[in-house]
Amino acid sequence: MTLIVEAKQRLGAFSLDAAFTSERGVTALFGRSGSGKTSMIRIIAGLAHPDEGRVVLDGEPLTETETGIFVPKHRRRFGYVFQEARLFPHLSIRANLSYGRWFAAKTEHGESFDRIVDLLGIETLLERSPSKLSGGEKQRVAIGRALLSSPRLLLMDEPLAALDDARKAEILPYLQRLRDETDIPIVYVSHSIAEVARLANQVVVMRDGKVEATGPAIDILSRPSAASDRREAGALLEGTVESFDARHRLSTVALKSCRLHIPGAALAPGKSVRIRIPSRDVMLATARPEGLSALNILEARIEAMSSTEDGTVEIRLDCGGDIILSRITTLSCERLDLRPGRAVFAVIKTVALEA
Ligand SMILES: Nc1ncnc2c1ncn2[C@@H]1O[C@H](COP(=O)(O)OP(=O)(O)OP(=O)(O)O)[C@@H](O)[C@H]1O
Repeated sequence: MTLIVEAKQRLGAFSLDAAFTSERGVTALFGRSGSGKTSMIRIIAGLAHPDEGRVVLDGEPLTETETGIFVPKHRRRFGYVFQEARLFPHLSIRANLSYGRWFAAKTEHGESFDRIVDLLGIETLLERSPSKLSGGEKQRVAIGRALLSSPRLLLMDEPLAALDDARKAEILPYLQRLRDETDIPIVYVSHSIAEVARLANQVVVMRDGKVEATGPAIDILSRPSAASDRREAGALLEGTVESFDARHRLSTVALKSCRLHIPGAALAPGKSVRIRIPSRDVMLATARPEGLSALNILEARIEAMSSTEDGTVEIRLDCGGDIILSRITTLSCERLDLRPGRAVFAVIKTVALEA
């Protein structure tokens, strides 16, 4: 699958001038409110005409201003999931799901009803009416309905934004299964770095209507500039589960050259995982600290430092090939005499497992 999007559009005082190419899996359009994500999705969906540009899926132009090609929305065969589930209130969940299938081209061999119901864990909901479902359950049904229309591409615009944290956490594993167990490419709009870190293969960072950066999620999200809110900045790393200590409920994950101990759920050895380490949760020491409760203390070398206007310093640390970020105050930085090239110990307070 290759999706090419190039779009210029003037919307009142706002001007969109953005382009990206996506190859597979989940491509996240990420950026703060008003950066132009929804405007891009509307152009991809065929809900809006760009002033100039094109949308090409697997070589087929769907929008091409130069030649005047514009395939209408209902003929693009895309699935849509929005913030609100928009289910038909008078139909059962089963009927809501079948409605999606009814729209699929009859000749198309789509995913089977049972497989999608199983994938999204909605079998017990089938005979209920939408009013009896939680927000998270409704959203799972909306995703199921979109999948049953045999889409060539799934467009998801902030599908979790209306849910509380518990409901978000409930849905994220299903979205991961969707990414890993179906071949349907997904364009996913979000302003949440945690969501993007968990789901995206590729990230397109938007700012003021333009693409600020694009590339693999691991590279893009580990840049201090990726987070619009500095409190969210951190490193995203990929590793493999080495072992699980059942007595202490601790998994050991091997990165390029270091190991991290992560508390929580049992993880199968050999499994690939993503890990996020927020930079505000990484402290630095010039000598190996002792008598500390932190489980993860890594030897590191300072690679780069940049001061921020709020009196803190973002420090990029090389831990034997694994890059971790730390944010400390300018005062601590001066007291410890930190500078690029210096060897330090990184004390990691929290490690969030993203997959
Ligand atoms: N039809 C329109 N006319 C004028 N301005 C518009 C129109 N549509 C969008 N805009 C403006 O374009 C900008 C980008 O909007 P857009 O919805 O694409 O951003 P977004 O990144 O999706 O934001 P959010 O995360 O808040 O949904 C905003 O400043 C918005 O006010």
